[in-house]
Amino acid sequence: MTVIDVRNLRKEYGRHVAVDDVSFSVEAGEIFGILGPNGAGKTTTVECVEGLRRADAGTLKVLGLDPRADGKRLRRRIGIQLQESQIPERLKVWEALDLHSSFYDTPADWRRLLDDWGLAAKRDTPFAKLSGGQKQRLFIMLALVGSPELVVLDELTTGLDPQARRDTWELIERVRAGGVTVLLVTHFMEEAERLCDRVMVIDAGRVVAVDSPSGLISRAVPEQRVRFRPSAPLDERLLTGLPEVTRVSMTGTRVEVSGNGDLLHAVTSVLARHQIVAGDLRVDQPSLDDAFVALTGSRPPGSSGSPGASESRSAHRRG
Ligand SMILES: Nc1ncnc2c1ncn2[C@@H]1O[C@H](COP(=O)(O)OP(=O)(O)OP(=O)(O)O)[C@@H](O)[C@H]1O
Repeated sequence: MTVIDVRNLRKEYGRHVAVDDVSFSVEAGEIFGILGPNGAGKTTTVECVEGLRRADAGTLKVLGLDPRADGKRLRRRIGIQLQESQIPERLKVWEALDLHSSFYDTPADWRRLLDDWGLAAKRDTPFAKLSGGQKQRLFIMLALVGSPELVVLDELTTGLDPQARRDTWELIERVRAGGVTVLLVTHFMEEAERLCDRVMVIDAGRVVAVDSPSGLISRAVPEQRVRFRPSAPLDERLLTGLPEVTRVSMTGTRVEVSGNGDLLHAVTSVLARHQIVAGDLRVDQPSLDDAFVALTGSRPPGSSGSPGASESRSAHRRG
């Protein structure tokens, strides 16, 4: 079932075109990510989906409703993550949940949510006294308190330390496991790669690509590299003859093979056939960061800025 269907969405602020001809659809049960550089139009897009902003052109169907005409009805069926500034500092956790559940016809039992999300001990704590991770937990609970079919999370983990961010990913996976579709705006490539079934990359208001994280990577940065030290002299032609291989370079005892497809398997199979062991074997696989750079020409806003194929994702093996 299609939960979100957006066709040719356009939104202008004065003479500035923030979103230009954006089309995408999200299926029930998906975690769908929107990635893009600062100012790309991500928030504008999700606010049009939520019916909080009025699209200038295009057609939108969310849970079968038109957000422009049926915004109110729609917002009873979707969970929208609040921003920190929208919760009064002195409001206690239980008060925030109780207040928000009163907005819905068939709210979830917020006492159960408190138990389920491990915040029961903080029930009487004012919002301002919660840690960053506890606040994120509360934001998710507030988005879930109306028993929504779709949850929209816009940069939920921005400002969190890496551990709290990882903890929040588990919570988002739990939301989906509960049968809720998730629309996620994020700056973090690792987050998109770990959580999203599909990702839409937008740049300057336009869709650059929509695919699974691995599909984006292989489409945008198809080349991989395999490096090793062969246990015996190696005839370069054994490798250059493989269809997966695009380039081979040999420096001293070190061999570097570039290519695509199932490169590692192709290289190790040919070595095994010639009784050569690949010592110090290293595989550099491109990451979603690399794909983002290739697709948009800019570094992801949440990235650490390391250039080239991601070392952190390299597989290290000794043979
Ligand atoms: N209310 C507004 N009035 C005028 N311009 C706006 C308004 N809201 C957003 N914009 C502009 O529209 C463009 C898209 O903004 P939007 O917030 O949708 O981008 P974004 O991808 O969510 O950015 P970020 O990653 O920085 O949050 C930006 O150039 C922004 O400055």
